[in-house]
Amino acid sequence: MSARLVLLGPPGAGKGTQASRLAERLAIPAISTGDIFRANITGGTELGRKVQEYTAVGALVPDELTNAMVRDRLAQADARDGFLLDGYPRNVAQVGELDDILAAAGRPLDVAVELTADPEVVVERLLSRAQIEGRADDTEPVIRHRLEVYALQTAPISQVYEDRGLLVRVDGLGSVDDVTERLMLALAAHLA
Ligand SMILES: Nc1ncnc2c1ncn2[C@@H]1O[C@H](COP(=O)(O)OP(=O)(O)O)[C@@H](O)[C@H]1O
Ligand SMILES: [Mg+2]
Repeated sequence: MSARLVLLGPPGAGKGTQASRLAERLAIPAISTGDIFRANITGGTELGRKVQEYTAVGALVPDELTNAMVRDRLAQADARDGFLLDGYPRNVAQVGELDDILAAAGRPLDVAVELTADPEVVVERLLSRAQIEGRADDTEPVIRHRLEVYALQTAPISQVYEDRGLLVRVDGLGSVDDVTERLMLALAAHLA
C-alpha cells in the first residue's frame, strides 16, 4: 500500500513516534521537518544557522525556507510513490504549497491523519520528554508558545482537509502499540 500522507496533531501528540512506525509498515519514507531542521542545526549548515533562532523560541520557520526544503526532499527518488510528512504542512499557506508540489508531480495527497490529544496530556508528555531527550525547545515557556502557534496556525488546517474529504482523526491516547494499530486500521479503511 503506497500512500501519500500527512500526519497532523499538536506537539506531543506522538507524531514522531508513530510516523516512523507507520512509514516502516507502509514502506514509505517518514519526512519530519522538525528532524531535518534539528539535523541541520546540529550539523552547523547554512540552513541550520538560519532556522535556529525560530526553532529555539517555538516560532515557525519562515515559509520560504521550509517550503524549499520540503520541495527538495519530495523530489528525491524514495518519495516518488509515497511518503509520510510529519510537521508539514503547519499553516494554511503550506497546505497550498504542498498542493502545488503534488499537482506538479501529478500525485495528489491520499489522506491527512490527525492524531488527537488532550492539551494537558501533551504538556506533560513534552515536559517528561525534555528530561529524557533534552531537546532545546522542550522548556515550559517554549512548549507553551508552540501550543499557541499550533492552535492559531496549524489547527485550522484540519478543516481544510476535512472539507476535501481527506481527514481521518485518530485518538492519540493509550500505549504506543495501541495507537499504531488504531492508525493502521483507520488508514486501511480510508485507503481501501
Ligand atoms: N512546517 C514547518 N514550518 C515552519 N516551521 C517548522 C515546520 N516544521 C518544523 N518547524 C520548526 O521546527 C520546530 C520543531 O518542529 P517539530 O519537531 O515538528 O515539533 P513538534 O514537537 O511540535 O512536533 C518547530 O517549533 C518550528 O520552529
Ligand atoms: Mg515532532
